[in-house]
Amino acid sequence: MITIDGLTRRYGDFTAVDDVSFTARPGRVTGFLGPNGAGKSTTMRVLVGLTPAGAGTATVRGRRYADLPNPGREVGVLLDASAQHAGRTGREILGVAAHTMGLPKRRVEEMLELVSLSPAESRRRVRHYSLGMRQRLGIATALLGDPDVLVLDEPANGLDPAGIRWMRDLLRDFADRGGTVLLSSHLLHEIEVVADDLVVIGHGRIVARGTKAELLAAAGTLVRSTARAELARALGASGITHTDHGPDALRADADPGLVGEVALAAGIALHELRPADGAGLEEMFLELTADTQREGAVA
Ligand SMILES: Nc1ncnc2c1ncn2[C@@H]1O[C@H](COP(=O)(O)OP(=O)(O)OP(=O)(O)O)[C@@H](O)[C@H]1O
Repeated sequence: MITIDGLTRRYGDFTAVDDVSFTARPGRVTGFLGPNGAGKSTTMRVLVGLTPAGAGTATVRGRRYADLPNPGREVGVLLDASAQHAGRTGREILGVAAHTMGLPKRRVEEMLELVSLSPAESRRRVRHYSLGMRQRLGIATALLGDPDVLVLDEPANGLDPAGIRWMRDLLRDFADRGGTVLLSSHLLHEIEVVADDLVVIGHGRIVARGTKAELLAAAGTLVRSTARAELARALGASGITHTDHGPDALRADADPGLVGEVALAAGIALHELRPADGAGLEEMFLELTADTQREGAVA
């Protein structure tokens, strides 16, 4: 269990993380979503003791990371895959980490196999690794100590589609075996597929949090019709709020059955009618962060 409670972190006058509270629970993948500069990395850095909190706390099973006797055995961390020592080979990096954690050498081989780094690749210096290979090495390092909590900042960065699928399966399996996963990303579709719980942050503040099912249920109904203007009027007359979704569709704040009935009563043909969750977390994410993202923001 990860608990972030009233966490605030300022840099001078600028508040990067502002009174943030959430939990990441065992057996669940918690997706930490937000636009660039929202405060995800800062929150994670405080959690793993790389930067101090200004106020509030960030703990793993009730203890601060700095107070864990052998943190690598309890919390696997991947924050910046490019921060690994470029002059060492992947195998050396894992070997040093295994030694520090008091783990047997065979654990290194097991991890290399798990993340599909070949023997030849593992003997290459990290400066010659692709970004995807660095991510795989970072995951191997995070899993080395067999922790039951994972803290991963944008782990899908640089992975190809097969690598993204591999990562998703690995995290799912880790959580299904009772592990806690906190995963940050701005790759919304990736998070939508893998996360059970979501925490959305914008400008350092939490703007939404809950289970994925709860947050998607709030997304309403996607309805497509060539008579969009008439449909909008009919929905409005029935007291159903709605927003435009592309040239011939609307997202209505009501369930599909009710939207269908309103359309039928108004004699409007529908070309599509379905829960808006297929329209994706993206719409929700953009709505929730509309006043906190850079594009179109008024300075
Ligand atoms: N050491 C620092 N000094 C000053 N400002 C900082 C420092 N670290 C982070 N910030 C600022 O805090 C804000 C939050 O940054 P953070 O890296 O946590 O965002 P993020 O959500 O992880 O973004 P991204 O998705 O782009 O990685 C940004 O405006 C950033 O410039």
